[in-house]
Amino acid sequence: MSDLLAQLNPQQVAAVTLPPQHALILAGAGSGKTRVLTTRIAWLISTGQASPHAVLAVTFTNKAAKEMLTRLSAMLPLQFGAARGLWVGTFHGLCNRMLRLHHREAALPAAFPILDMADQLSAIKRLLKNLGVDDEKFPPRELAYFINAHKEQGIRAAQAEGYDDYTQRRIELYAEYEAQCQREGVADFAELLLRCYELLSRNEPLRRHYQARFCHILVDEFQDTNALQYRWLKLLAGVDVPAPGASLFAVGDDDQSIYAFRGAEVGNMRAFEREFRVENVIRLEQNYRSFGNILDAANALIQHNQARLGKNLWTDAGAGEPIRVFAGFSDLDEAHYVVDEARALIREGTPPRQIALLYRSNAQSRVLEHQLFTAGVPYRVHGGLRFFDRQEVKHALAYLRLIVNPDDDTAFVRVVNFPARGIGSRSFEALQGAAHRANSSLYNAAAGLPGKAGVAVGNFIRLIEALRAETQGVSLPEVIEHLIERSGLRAHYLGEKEGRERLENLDELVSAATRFLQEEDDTLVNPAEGDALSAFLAHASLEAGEHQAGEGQDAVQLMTVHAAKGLEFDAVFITGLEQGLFPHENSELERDGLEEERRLMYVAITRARQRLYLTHAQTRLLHGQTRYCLPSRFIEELPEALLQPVGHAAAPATYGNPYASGASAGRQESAGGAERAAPEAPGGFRIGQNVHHAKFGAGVIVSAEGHGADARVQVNFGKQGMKWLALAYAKLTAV
Ligand SMILES: Nc1ncnc2c1ncn2[C@@H]1O[C@H](COP(=O)(O)OP(=O)(O)OP(=O)(O)O)[C@@H](O)[C@H]1O
Ligand SMILES: [Mg+2]
Repeated sequence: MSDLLAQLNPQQVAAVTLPPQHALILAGAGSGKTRVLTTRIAWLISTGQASPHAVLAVTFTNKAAKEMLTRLSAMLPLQFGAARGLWVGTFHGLCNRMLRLHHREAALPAAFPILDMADQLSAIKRLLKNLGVDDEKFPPRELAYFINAHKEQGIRAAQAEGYDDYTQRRIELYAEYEAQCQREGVADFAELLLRCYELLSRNEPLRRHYQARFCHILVDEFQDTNALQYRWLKLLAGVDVPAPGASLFAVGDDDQSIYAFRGAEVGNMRAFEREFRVENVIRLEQNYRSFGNILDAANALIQHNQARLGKNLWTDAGAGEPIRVFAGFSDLDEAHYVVDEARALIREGTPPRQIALLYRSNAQSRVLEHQLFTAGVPYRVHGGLRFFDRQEVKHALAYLRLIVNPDDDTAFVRVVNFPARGIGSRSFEALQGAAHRANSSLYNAAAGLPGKAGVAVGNFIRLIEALRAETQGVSLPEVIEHLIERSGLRAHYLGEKEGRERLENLDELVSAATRFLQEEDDTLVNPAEGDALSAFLAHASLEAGEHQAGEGQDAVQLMTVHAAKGLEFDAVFITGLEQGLFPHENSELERDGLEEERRLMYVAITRARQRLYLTHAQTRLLHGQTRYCLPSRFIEELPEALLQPVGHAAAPATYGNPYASGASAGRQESAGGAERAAPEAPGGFRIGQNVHHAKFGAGVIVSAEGHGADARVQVNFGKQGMKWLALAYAKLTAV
């Protein structure tokens, strides 16, 4: 046990060994919050103060939960069964687990499927169609947002209020959607939390059971909990209904609150202190992650925010290297530089997985990916299209879902005619009509369907029945393998031109199931909690794209800044640091928005251990348009002494005034209109400059990359089209 504490500083030890009371650890990035939380669990268990059974720990991602379990297994002596019995997971994961255990009390079928975002959208589209509602007037995406936002506030349709006709109508649709989900026995993400919350608040014996069981509730990244999550914690910790023993240990950093756009409330930290009468607020100020320059930059940046609880970080690691700033002519040029540097780092011995390329929006990854691919550098994109979101994988999962729950209309619609089995839209409409009239699921309505439609749909039903019968008592990976054959998916993709990769993904699904069973076995879930099949389906819906096929390979990591929260890397590149991109243009109008972007930048900077690169480009092709960009104001907010410009000197690295005044840039302008930014192209040319070429005639420079002998410019020659020209060869003259 003393081993556990030996490596911690006095404040950390104090936090780990606090008596069981509500406590808040308020501390900056890299100060060891997550480490303290994990160590506290190990300490509670190994000193006999708590059994693993009595611990509930909430992490922000599934990946973090797994890491925590792995660490705990290493910290705890074997007699504690390698952390068995512990409940560690995300809010969604834990609620899902509770709902499955008590599905009857929660009015859900035993194997209720979880609708992910895409499923939810298609369920809403189906609803609107059935009700004959114009989806131009009520766009499904907006409706989904409306519904989820209400659920996240804990508001059911019956309690929702609307003061105008349009909102009233949306509330009615919300109610219809609730009814449809209930009929089909499915739950969307937000429903998991709300349903679990309602279950606990309604069912007193159950609530008392869990309140008595979980004496220790520990929450990481507390600053990002939303209103309903906070209420859920309050229920479990028995704050409204006093329950002896339950103590909540929350760790967080107000400066890293980055989910306000999804309803997270930093205010929960203050509410927590007040409502739980927290007497122990511990601050950790020593940072163990980053070198001084990186930390100074983070501290300087965040000081521009007004709304802070206030704290500072220091390190005794020394200043380290300066922060490198690179200005690219174009996004391509930026990507070139980033990939070249990453390769150099790898050559010098940095493991690829210790290099992270971060960006503000997913769309920015494409050009980086392209460069990495061309250079033959292994890379992994996190949070892109999740493995479980790929078309072929979703098809296979839909068959699985129908085996488990035939009333799952979303799954039914997805595969009733995939692979094609002659069920045309007319047959399908007849079926939908019948289901609507009988108020039943599509599957049930299929039996009574007459004519040709009846035959075709009947065959499909028989296929599902057969699959169900044939997979009784068969292991999960074998079930999947069998259905891939039997459903015709394999044959279908074999015949498709680009089907090979899809088949590989289907095979990977079988492996994923095998791995899933192993992991379940290794960690925590006890088999009584439901059959493997529905547990796997839940896993597929909840898994937030944190792992991908080929996970074992050492690769450079690409992700959004949001996805990087809580992680650390030896070298970090923050790319696309341009006004309008980061800070994002939507945020510029309000102070709160800008402050949230700044916290996001703070998160990004503090991911780096040894080396930090800030990169931006003067032009960027995004969503099909060339943008002329100014460097992000966040670069200017950093002390110049910490920065070192790198790369081509030709780029005017003026981290000066234009953006300090809050000017919004990154606008889409015509080439000729980009007067203020006037980014420079190599060879004395400017972007936006009129030029003449002997063969193509008059043109305008729209983009540039490379330098010296490699410098190239892209010129719009009007009718002659766009051309990339090497300046060393093309005889361009300025006009
Ligand atoms: N006392 C210590 N001695 C040595 N290393 C430490 C100590 N405390 C924490 N660390 C290391 O510092 C790094 C950051 O710790 P950790 O991830 O727990 O910080 P955090 O506060 O959770 O950061 P974030 O806010 O980014 O989530 C980790 O590599 C951790 O192992
Ligand atoms: Mg952490």
